[in-house]
Amino acid sequence: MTDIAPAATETAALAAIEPLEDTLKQPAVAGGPGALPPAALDARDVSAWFGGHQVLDRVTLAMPAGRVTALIGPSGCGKSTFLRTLNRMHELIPAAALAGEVLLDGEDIYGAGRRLTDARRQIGMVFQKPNPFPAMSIYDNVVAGLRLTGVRTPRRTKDDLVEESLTRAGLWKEVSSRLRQPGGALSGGQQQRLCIARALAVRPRVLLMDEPCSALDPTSTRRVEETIHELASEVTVVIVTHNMQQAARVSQQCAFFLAEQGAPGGIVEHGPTEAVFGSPQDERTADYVAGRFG
Ligand SMILES: Nc1ncnc2c1ncn2[C@@H]1O[C@H](COP(=O)(O)OP(=O)(O)OP(=O)(O)O)[C@@H](O)[C@H]1O
Repeated sequence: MTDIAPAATETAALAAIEPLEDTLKQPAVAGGPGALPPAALDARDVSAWFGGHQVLDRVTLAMPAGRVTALIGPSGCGKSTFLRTLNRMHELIPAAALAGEVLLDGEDIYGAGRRLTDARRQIGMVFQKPNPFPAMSIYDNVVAGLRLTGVRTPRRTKDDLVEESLTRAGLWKEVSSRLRQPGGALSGGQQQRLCIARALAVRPRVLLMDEPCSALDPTSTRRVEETIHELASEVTVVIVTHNMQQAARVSQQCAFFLAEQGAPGGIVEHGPTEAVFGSPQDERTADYVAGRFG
């Protein structure tokens, strides 16, 4: 992932967890009381620029509801940029521009009258480096959105939300007896699952993950991968990873990105993960998944 200004990342993280009040009023379905079912994301002809530098050229990709889609490809081919276009984070970067559409269950998140916060609420994001609020308690990290908006919420609702979110993130059993301890006191892998819980607390319909395990040891990586498995039927997941084995383990569908000779990035091949890894149609995909470049 190419770093963007920390302030922008933080603003986005906070924006993603802000509008909780409406979310809590939504009707109950799978994924906890108040959650809506996972949504399909459809990117259509998405192009992206940083100033005069075009980094994506007309990328089209359907990311089915309730499935895990992995984005793979060599460094600099635009995977993270593409991910950021999916919840309107790209536009936080100065001089960034975009063309194309991103449909969330058929509605363009960039459409006239669509609010940035709507997209962020429904499409959460987990970053490469775990970024809990380190001095804040585990409990308060999960309900950070409520605190930020100043919404007065009954204690019981908050307690339920914390338990539900930590359970879905696979962390509840490990932290249920120490919810008042600071988030920063957890291990790296636990911190990443805390960030997943924080993202889940606003009950998103899609969860974007940008190399969520790259800062973690193998055991923590396994645990986060299990969490992704457990979440998959409740929330649509789109994950950027450099780890081919991880892409094969966690995803049902896969897209291979490439930017050739200074050209903007695009998708060379996509489809069921088994097919992309087992019988790639394009030679460049075959070379990449076999580790011959990148
Ligand atoms: N904030 C930014 N400002 C200017 N250019 C950027 C910015 N972020 C990314 N880029 C450029 O956009 C291109 C795509 O970068 P991006 O981070 O999306 O690729 P990536 O495939 O995710 O790479 P990696 O696998 O290394 O994370 C690169 O040329 C990069 O230098």
